Amino acid sequence: ANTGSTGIKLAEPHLEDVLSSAGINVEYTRAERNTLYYRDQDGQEVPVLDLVGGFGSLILGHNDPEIVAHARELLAAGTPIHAQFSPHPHANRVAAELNRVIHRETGDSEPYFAVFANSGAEAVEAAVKHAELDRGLRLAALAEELAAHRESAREAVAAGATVRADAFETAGTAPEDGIEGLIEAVERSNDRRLARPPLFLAPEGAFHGKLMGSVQLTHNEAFRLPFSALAAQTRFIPVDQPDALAKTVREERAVILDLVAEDGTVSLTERPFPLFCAFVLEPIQGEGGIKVIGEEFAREVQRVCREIDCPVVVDEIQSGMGRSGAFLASSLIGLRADYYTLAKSLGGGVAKTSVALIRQGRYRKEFELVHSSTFAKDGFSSQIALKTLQLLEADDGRAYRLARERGEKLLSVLELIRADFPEVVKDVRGRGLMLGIEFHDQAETTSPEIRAVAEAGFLGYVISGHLLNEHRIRVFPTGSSVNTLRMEPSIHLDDEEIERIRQALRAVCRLIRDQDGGRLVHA
Ligand SMILES: Cc1ncc(COP(=O)(O)O)c(C/N=C/c2cc(O)cc(-c3ccccn3)n2)c1O
Repeated sequence: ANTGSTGIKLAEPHLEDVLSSAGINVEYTRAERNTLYYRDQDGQEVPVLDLVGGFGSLILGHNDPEIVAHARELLAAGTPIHAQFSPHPHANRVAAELNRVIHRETGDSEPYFAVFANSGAEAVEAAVKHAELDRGLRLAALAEELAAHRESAREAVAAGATVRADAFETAGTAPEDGIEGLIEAVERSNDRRLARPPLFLAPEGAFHGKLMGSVQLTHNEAFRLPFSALAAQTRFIPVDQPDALAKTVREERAVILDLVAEDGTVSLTERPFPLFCAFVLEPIQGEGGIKVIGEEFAREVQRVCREIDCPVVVDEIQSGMGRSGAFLASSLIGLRADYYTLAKSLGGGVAKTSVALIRQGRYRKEFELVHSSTFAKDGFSSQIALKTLQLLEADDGRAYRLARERGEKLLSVLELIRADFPEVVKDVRGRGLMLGIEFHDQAETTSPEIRAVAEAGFLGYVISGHLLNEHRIRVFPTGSSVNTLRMEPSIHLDDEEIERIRQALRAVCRLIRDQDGGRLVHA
């Protein structure tokens, strides 16, 4: 147990209490494929069907035998795990394999450079840090160009050019201040404009991690608002309103003043400057409640971001690595990325690694000299990632076909359950093995027990607790859509497991339909 000498629990004890209250605080002792095991009071192993799947980290299941065998070989061979500042052949091979797969799926051929990290949020941090470095360098180049224009205007006036009257007005100065006063006013105004902190763009429902920068890209207010003072802010775009993005961009439009001398006249024009650092989105939202981003929204994001020269970061940390039925879920909706982020299953369920992939046309080599992490691209995780990619790519992508076929089978079972219990199940959603079943809110139910947990936003966790304790199936609601149970099993999901899920969910739906709060809440 996690208690110190004082017997007090010291590792996030409150969370444990919350999990206990929902009856889901079970200590597991062994794991393989889609099964977690715990020991009952007689010490007997009890198998649990795990649909949480490490929140998407286990596309190959728990402790895949080939991954575990490879890990043993690496450790037995004394492979260098921490050999920083030396050529990292394995990380290069992972990057090369990721490029090969991405090029095959997207049809593009532009290289993506890899910046490795250790967790999903860290890969997002690396991606947005790089995007900000890139934005800063573009701003510096623009400022240099405008300074040259102001110098040309000064020379033009010295050579007799005239300044348009409205130039003084726009710059907030008077003609009697002359060209020098005008230049000074323009420089002051531009300094103010360039000092504006960057903005991010993301869809409503976004989840991109919980670190200082990434948490501001996460829509959930409980996770984000307490820390808003720490990082650049995001404008969250409704996904179901096609013109919402263009409207937000118009509202936040940022311009800079350009003093231009042309044909004996000096005039002041406005130039757009890159205020938006990046648009970050998941092709299938996980935390937001398993929401598949549509092709129309994806096209609008690409169109607007191209217009304002804002890079698109496609976060495939949960939806990637084959889970959607393709390596990249974004490739199924024609969403092209300037940056990709990958994590979770990249570590094969055994190692921790993540990566930000940056399109060559956006890549700034300076970033390599100012960003690093002790454990990033370590020799162990890189070789496990390579093995994971090889297993996913084997037999011409059999893993992706399995994800699609097994996912479609499970989704069809969920849809039949929704059809049989329309007053209990509100929606089923997802793609491949990233699925969600959303329950109607039961705040109006006649059962006092069910009404109480529903009003507390706890219905999802109570259903999870019931499924675990009555049916030995482990599943959790998504953080921001608390009535949506997320299912993310491995590609090894078999028909027997799907039948178990069907039986268990039907049993739960009957209890809810029959308002049997006693059995649902207290079992
Ligand atoms: C798209 C996307 N981008 C960045 C991240 C951040 O990755 P890390 O967690 O590795 O930092 C995630 C990681 N997802 C974490 C997650 C996803 C999820 O669906 C549930 C929970 C979670 C975790 C603990 C308790 C309850 N829920 N956590 C993600 O899904």
